[in-house]
Amino acid sequence: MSQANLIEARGVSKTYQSKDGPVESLQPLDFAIREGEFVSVVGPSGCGKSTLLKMVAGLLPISGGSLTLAGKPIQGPQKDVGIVFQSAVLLPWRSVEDNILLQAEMRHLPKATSQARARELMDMAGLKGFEGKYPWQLSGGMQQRASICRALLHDPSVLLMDEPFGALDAMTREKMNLELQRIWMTSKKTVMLITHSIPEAIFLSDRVIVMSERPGSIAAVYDIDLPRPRTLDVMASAEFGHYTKQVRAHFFSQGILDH
Ligand SMILES: Nc1ncnc2c1ncn2[C@@H]1O[C@H](COP(=O)(O)OP(=O)(O)OP(=O)(O)O)[C@@H](O)[C@H]1O
Repeated sequence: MSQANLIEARGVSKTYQSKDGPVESLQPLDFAIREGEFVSVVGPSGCGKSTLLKMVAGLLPISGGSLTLAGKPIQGPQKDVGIVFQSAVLLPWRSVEDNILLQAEMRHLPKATSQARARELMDMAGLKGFEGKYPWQLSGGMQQRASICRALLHDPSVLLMDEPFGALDAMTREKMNLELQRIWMTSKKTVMLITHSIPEAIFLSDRVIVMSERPGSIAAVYDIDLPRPRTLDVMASAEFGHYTKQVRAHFFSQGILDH
């Protein structure tokens, strides 16, 4: 892991203007994500996690402070970013490969090199042999893997993921956590993952940012010092249990979880 900060937020705040007046979504936040780091954000529903991710992607303007990517202010949609949402959002009439290539079409990238890159990514994500299948012929986990390939097609430095496995069953989700760790370790991207799952955040991350209720602020940041590659067995370890307890304690104290 290199030491340079790739994403830097200094006093970043967000207030939405709604017809009922301003809605304060995020209080001024400070954080930085280093190049190659895997950082998760957990917090109660409505605390502003998706808002934060959209601001990093440049899909939403910030209301105050400064937010930079590789030292440049984030203004408008960012080229060097790939996004994965909760739903895979694949077009049913296009094959898996053509869905992944959509990214290249939107960005007017050369076809031959994009196709070669799509094949490489599909190999990496375990989709070899499914290039010509349609999304409805794939399991939910495979569809999400295809959407991860699409997000990585243009080789962005940053992968932003908003609750990407939230719609999957528990076993598929654990499998996808292993897959994502493998993809991250191979691709060496900087990842910001929004999740509702505390174990998922701890399992995958170098650091976990814990947010408090709306208007969101950063309640704590934990360094997860578990060796990699991590196997699912690590979740049964005392260290993992300790991290889980520490993160959960924030939600007990906010009255979001009951003891
Ligand atoms: N376009 C909007 N206009 C007004 N308020 C909004 C808008 N979008 C989001 N909000 C408010 O901002 C707050 C943060 O929303 P956001 O979706 O970022 O939260 P979240 O932490 O991602 O929630 P969840 O975990 O439930 O997905 C919420 O209270 C929401 O009602």
